[in-house]
Amino acid sequence: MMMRMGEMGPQLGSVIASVMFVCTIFRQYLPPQLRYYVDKYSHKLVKLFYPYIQITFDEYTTEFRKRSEVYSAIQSYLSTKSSTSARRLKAHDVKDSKSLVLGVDDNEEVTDEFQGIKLWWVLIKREPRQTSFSFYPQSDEKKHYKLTFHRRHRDVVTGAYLAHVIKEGKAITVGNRQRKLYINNPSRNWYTYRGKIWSHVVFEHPATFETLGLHPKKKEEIVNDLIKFSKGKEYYAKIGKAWKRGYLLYGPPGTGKSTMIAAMSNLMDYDVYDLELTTVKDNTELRKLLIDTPSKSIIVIEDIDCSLDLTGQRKKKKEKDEEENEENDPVKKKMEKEESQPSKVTLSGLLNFIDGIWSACGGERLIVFTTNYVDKLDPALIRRGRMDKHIELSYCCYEAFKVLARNYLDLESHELFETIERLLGETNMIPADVAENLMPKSVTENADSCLKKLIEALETAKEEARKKAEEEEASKKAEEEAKLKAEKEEKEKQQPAKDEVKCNGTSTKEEDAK
Ligand SMILES: Nc1ncnc2c1ncn2[C@@H]1O[C@H](COP(=O)(O)OP(=O)(O)OP(=O)(O)O)[C@@H](O)[C@H]1O
Ligand SMILES: [Mg+2]
Repeated sequence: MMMRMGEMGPQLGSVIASVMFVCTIFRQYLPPQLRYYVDKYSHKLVKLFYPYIQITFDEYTTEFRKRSEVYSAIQSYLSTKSSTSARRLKAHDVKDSKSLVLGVDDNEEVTDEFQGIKLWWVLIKREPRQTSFSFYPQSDEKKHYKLTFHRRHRDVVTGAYLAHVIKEGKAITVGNRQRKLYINNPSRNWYTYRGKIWSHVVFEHPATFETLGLHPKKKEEIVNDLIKFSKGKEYYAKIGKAWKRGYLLYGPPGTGKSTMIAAMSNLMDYDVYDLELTTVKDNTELRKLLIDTPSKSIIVIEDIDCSLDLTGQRKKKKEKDEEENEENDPVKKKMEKEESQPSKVTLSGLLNFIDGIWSACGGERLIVFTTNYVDKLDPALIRRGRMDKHIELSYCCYEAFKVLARNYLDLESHELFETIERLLGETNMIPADVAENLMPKSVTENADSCLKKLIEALETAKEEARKKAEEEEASKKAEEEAKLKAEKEEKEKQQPAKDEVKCNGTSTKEEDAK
């Protein structure tokens, strides 16, 4: 009997609620003295027959009418329960979610079990009483989840169970979440973007560590390092260090630095915050931007050598290109001019943030710097502890080529591999160029022709490198010869002068002798 009553818990509640409703109607016809006794005993009766507790969770918090995080977590948590137990489901697209979320339909009940305790969830929607015009339609509609359970489980439910629901729900939300690429807005546009200092787009870069053309040993080392970092919460807390890690990726253009950042984001499931330092006005703005980055994010500063020095060659080139394009547009020209105002971000400002207390807020952040010229960087920027790992991405080696051949042509081995191995040892080619040659350009192109194309390109590169070396050698020789010739001419010029001095000297001596 108890079992049956337990199972029909919330339904019993509706029956009792109806009885109470009838009592309330009758109550108003009773004299006041009697009303007191009716109230007292009806509550006792309800307590006796209805030993359940109900908790409600509103969709919007009363402060600032912000969507409640607890409500969202419950919604995600119940989406996994409801698809198996509820008969009426509702499909809806949750903000930032990559797939549709199945939820409980209004007033549909979902049962859950935790440590042998039975619980009932129901989503209750209250329609607005009167139709009113509003810019914010969701504010009129009130929704809440109602949780019902037996009162003897109060401690477990309010403690362990709710913590479990929120944790699970948040994990489901994170798993469903679409990753984003954030780009900082120049501060003069913050007003236009309604105070948003970062703009984002959905990040769907397909790069992974499997597809990255890199020596497998190096790849394994980096992947292990990243995984160790992601599991290092307790370790970092134990050693008293902020949970962050700095990577410096350096190497010539087209060697896969940006591709590796995308692979890192895909591996770790972190959002990418691409910080364009040249548009950051000063250190205060930099601080604002960094404080606004949450945990589980990768903060990227590309071409750090050019970012802190606005005379950097890339920036120069970009400006020149843009100037050519917008020559006749005065408005754009003005904006360009404003934009090209030198950033006042200083190296010390940047270092302060990397090392400073900010880095401990939220934790779990990767900071990645890239550069083509590692030697140009200030040693203060790349010292250990600041940039924990230095990764060199260089010309394509044979092992990296094998990864690319597997990706692009599904080839594990081929008779031409030997030739390619030899040529890669003899000449430098960036992975971007190797990849470009391996990519079939038409339906008629097969693996054989792609490999031959690569061999041809490698031979051309080798030939060009040889010619260049020869030319350099020749110009060096010519320079040396010219130098020698100039020295000789100088000597010859000085010779008659000396002779003259000598003659004069002799004549003087002669004169003296006389
Ligand atoms: N190691 C690599 N493995 C696979 N593809 C690569 C690799 N390196 C470069 N590529 C290919 O070349 C293109 C350019 O690479 P990427 O932008 O990562 O180079 P980068 O090192 O960031 O260059 P830059 O210094 O100019 O920013 C990418 O689209 C990618 O497909
Ligand atoms: Mg790049």
